[in-house]
Amino acid sequence: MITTKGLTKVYESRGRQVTALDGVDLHVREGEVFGVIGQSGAGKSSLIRCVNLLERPTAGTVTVDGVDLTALAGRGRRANKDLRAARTRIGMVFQHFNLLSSRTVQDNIELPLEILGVSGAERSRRALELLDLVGLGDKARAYPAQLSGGQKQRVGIARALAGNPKVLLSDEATSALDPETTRSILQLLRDLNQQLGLTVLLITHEMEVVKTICDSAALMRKGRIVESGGVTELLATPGSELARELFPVGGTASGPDRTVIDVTFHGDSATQPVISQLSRTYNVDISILGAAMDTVAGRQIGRMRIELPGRYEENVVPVGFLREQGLQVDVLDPAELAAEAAAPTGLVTSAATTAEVVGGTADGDTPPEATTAADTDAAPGPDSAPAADTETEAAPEETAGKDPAASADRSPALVKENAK
Ligand SMILES: Nc1ncnc2c1ncn2[C@@H]1O[C@H](COP(=O)(O)OP(=O)(O)OP(=O)(O)O)[C@@H](O)[C@H]1O
Repeated sequence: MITTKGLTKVYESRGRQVTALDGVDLHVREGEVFGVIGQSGAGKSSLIRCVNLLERPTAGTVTVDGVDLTALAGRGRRANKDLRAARTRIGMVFQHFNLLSSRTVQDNIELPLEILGVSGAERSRRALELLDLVGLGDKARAYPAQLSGGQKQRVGIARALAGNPKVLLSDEATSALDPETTRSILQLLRDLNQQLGLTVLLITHEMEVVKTICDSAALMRKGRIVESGGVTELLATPGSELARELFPVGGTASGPDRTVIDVTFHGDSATQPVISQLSRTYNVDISILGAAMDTVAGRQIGRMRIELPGRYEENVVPVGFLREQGLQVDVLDPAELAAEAAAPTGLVTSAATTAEVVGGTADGDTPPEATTAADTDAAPGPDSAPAADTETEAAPEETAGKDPAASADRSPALVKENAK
C-alpha cells in the first residue's frame, strides 16, 4: 500500500547539508499497522512527511495505493490538482493535534471537506458520522480548548478520516498524552484499522506503541532502516535488536567464566519444562537472571535470561539441546553484557522533545490535513472573537541540534553467535 524506494531527504541548514533520509526502502502492506521507531533525529518525521509529500524528497520514490506521488509532484504546479486528489487518500494525525482553536470540533472536521468543495449538508453529515466513529458524538459544538488531550486527538483522527483515506499517517500521535489516554487512542487506531481496513503508518519513539498495535515495525537510525519485519517474525529472529527492545530481560553474569543465554519461548514451547530437563540431562546448575512474560502483537511470549557455569565453549552441547527443543537461544557476550549493565541499551532515548515542524509543504502546496493551526488554550466560546489561526512553524533553533550524531548510539550486547 505504501512503498518507498531509495527515499532520500537532504536539508540545507545554515550552510551545511543534513541527510535526514538516506535511501529508505519501506514496504507497508495493505491493512497493516506499521510502526517506525528510532531515537530523536533518526529521520522518522522526515520519513512520514516525505510519504505524503509534505516534504519534497531529494531523491527516491513514494508510491501510495499504486500512485507514484513523487512523479506527480515532479510535474510542477499543474500537478497540484492530481497531488491533492491523491492526498485525499492519505490522512495525517499530528502529535499536537493541530486543531483550529477558533473553530468548533465539527468545523475542524469539516475543514478538509470544505477545501475539497464538498457541499455544506454533506460536510455536516460526514463530520457528525466521524464524530460518532471516534466516540465524540456529543462534542460537535465544543471548541478545542474545552477538550482533553485525548479528545483533541480523537478530533484530529476524525479530521484525518474526513476524505475517506485508505492510509493514515500518524506522527507521534500519542506522545503528548498520558499512558491511559495513549492506550485508548491506540485502541481507537486499532479499531479503525480493523473496521475500515485502514492501513496505518505510524512513527513513534515509544516501544510500547509498537508492542501494543503494530503488525510490523522498522528501526531507523541515522536516516536508514536498519531492521524491519513482522513483529512476531522479529521476535523469532536471533539477534534482532527490535525484538530485544520489544521484550527486554535484564540480568548480568554472576562472575567470570559463565555462559549467559536469553531463551525465548513461543507458543507450545512455553509449556514444556525444558529448563529442568536441561539441568537433569547435563547435570548442570542453572541460575535464572531475569524472566518476563508479555503479550506482543497479540501473542503470549516468554523470555528468560539464564546462566550456566563455564564459558560458551564448554556449553555448546546444552545450548544445542535448548535449540533442539525449538527454543530461540541467544548467547550473550560477557564483556558486552557488562557494558550493557553499565549503560542500558535503548533504541530510543527520552520522550520526543523537539518541536514539530508543521505548516507548508516544500512546494508551498499545503494539503487539507496540514492546513492547521496552533491549538491555543484560550477558550474561544461561541461569542468570543475568533482567535488568530496562526500556523505553527518551528523556529530554526527548535530544529537545530537534532543531529543524529548527537544521539548516543549504544550498541546491543548481543553476540551474533547464531550467525557463526
Ligand atoms: N527543516 C529542517 N531543516 C534542517 N534540518 C532538519 C529539518 N528537519 C529535520 N532536520 C534534521 O534532519 C534529521 C532528522 O530529523 P527528523 O525530525 O526527521 O528526526 P526524528 O527521528 O523525527 O526526530 P524526533 O523524534 O526528535 O522528531 C535531524 O538531524 C534534524 O536536525
